Amino acid sequence: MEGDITSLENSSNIKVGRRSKSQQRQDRKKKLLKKNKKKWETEVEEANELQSRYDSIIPENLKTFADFPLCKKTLLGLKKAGYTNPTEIQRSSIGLALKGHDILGAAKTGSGKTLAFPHPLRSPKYSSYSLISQMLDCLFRERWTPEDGLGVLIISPTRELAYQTFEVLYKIGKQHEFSAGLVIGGKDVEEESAQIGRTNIVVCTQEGYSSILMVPQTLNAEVSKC
Ligand SMILES: Nc1ncnc2c1ncn2[C@@H]1O[C@H](COP(=O)(O)OP(=O)(O)OP(=O)(O)O)[C@@H](O)[C@H]1O
Repeated sequence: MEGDITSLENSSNIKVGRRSKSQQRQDRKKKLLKKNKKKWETEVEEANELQSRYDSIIPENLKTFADFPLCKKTLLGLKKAGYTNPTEIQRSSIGLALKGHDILGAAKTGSGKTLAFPHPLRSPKYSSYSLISQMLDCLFRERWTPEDGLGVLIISPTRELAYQTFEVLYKIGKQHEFSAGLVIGGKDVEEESAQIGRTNIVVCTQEGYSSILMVPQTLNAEVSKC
C-alpha cells in the first residue's frame, strides 16, 4: 500500500499540494452542508419565516416566549431551562434586539437582565447590540456551523457577569450545535487563544480579551467573518 501512495505522488499527472487551513475548513463545511442538505433547507425556510415577523413585533402582545419569533431550538432551550413567560425587561428588549436596534435598559436586581442583557456583537450586520436568544438566532439565520469558527464575542465587564452570562447561554443554547467557551484570563494564554479560533461563541472578561489580542492570529477575520 505504501508503494502505491509513493507511485501516485511521483506521477506527473497528479498534483500533490497542501490545502490551507481555511480551505480545509471550507471543505469540511461543504461536506457537512451536503450531508445535512434537507435539514439545512428546512432551517433556512424557518429562519426566513421568523425574520419576516420581526417588523410586526408588539412587545405588549408577547405573553410567553413562544410568542417571540425565535427559532425552535432557542425556544426549546428556553423551555427546558424553565423559562416560559418573559419578565418585563425581557419582553420589552428582546423584540427590539431582534429588529437590530441598540438598547439601553435598566431593571432591578433579579429581574432577569442576564437573559435580556444587551451584548455587543462583533457583527456589523446585526447592529451593535444583541441578546442571548437573539444572538443564537442570529447564528442560526447565518447558517453558522462549528466549522465557521468565531461568530460571537461577548465582552463582560466583570468575571461574575461573564460566568452568569455563560451559564444562561449554556442553559438555553443546549439545543443548538454551536460551541461556546469562557475566557476569563489568568490561564495559559497560548492554549486559550488556540481554542478561541475554533469556538463559535466566546464569553470573556476584558482581561481575557486582552490576552486573546496578545496572540496575533487568534482573531483571524477570515475565520470569524463577522
Ligand atoms: N423569564 C424568566 N422566567 C423564570 N425565571 C427567570 C426568567 N428570567 C430570569 N429568571 C430567573 O430569575 C433569576 C434572576 O435572573 P437574573 O440573574 O438574570 O437577574 P438580573 O436582573 O440579571 O440580576 P442581577 O442584577 O442581580 O444580576 C435567575 O434565577 C433566573 O434564572
